[in-house]
Amino acid sequence: MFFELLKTVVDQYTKELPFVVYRKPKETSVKAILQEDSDIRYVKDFTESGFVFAPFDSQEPSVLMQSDTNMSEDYFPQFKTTFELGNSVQVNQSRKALHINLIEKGITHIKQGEFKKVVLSRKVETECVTSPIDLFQKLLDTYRNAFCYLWYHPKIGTWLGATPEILLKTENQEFTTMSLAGTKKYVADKSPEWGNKEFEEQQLVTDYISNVLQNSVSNLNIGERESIRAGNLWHLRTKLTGRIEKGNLASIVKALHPTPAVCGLPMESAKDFILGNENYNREYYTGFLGELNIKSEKDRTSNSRNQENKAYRSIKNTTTLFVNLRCMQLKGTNAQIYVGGGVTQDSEPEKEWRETVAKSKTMLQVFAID
Ligand SMILES: C=C(O[C@H]1C=CC=C(C(=O)O)[C@@H]1O)C(=O)O
Repeated sequence: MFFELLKTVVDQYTKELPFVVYRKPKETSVKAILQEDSDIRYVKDFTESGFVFAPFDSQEPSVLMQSDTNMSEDYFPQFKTTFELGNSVQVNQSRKALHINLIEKGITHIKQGEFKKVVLSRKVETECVTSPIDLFQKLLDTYRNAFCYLWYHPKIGTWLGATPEILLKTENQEFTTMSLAGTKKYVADKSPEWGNKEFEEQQLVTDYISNVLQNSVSNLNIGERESIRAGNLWHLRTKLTGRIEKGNLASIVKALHPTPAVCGLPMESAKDFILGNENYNREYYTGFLGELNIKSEKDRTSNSRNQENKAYRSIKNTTTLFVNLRCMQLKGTNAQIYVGGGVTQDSEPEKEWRETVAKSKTMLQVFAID
């Protein structure tokens, strides 16, 4: 039962042992991976199987949790009354000024030709007395279309999130990725009205992804651009699909992380600007996380003329990685929520600030529900 799964996770947390509990978008199955010791294991070459937790800075290693104990239970989300948070959250004026300054500096560097786009972010700190497990359950109830998770390692920390962005999904050789960028607030019964700034910042991501993949994948297909809802926000999204060569996963992940949806363009100069100017360490925010090389059996029926109809089994290998957005880190009773947004030459600093406020509500919302 789901309750048993949560109880096992609580016991693991009390014993200060590593675990991750998560649910994929639109699924009911909640999975938990529990590690028996508190060692930190790292991904070496992406041929391993387990759950990856990778930082923004790809020079730093990706943590791998492997399944000493695997659990999976169905959970049917409950409808919760959510409250419109409005502008009830107090604005810290000095933090606002710091972020606006950072955005202005980013725009200046763009105008000087150093880069075309940079994603700039900040931390929102707030008190939180709700237990991580309760917060996780609220994420499951509130964000059914998101990848919801609670991840813990005693030597690293406690992270929670509900992300709308797939970094890479593979089933054997078939893959899907997406370009997700551009943000508008969700208003009931209204379609989002996109401007050139959003179209441009999202197109940069689509072009970048198709460029970096072009020579290493086959059958690359770029889908139609669409508007998708993520909680109280709208985004622009384009799906890209194709085929990758066997054994090529590590190089595809390396090519995709970080995309200009979380870093910028050109990647290196935008990343240098972020590391040198954001004034805090993103750690795992805008990194990626999820299942790596999970093997399962797949039943197939052969309809070949010369054979009888017979079922046979084949092994399916899947990887499902998400970008770590709309997330927070818990440190005792302190919650640190991470939010950012894409800055281009057309950005208006005040609007960019408001966008980060709107994004912070994805996490703040779960503190506000019963
Ligand atoms: C960097 C974040 O969002 C990215 C994903 C979607 C839309 C974005 C934007 O409109 O700027 C960002 O690229 C974040 O949520 O912290």
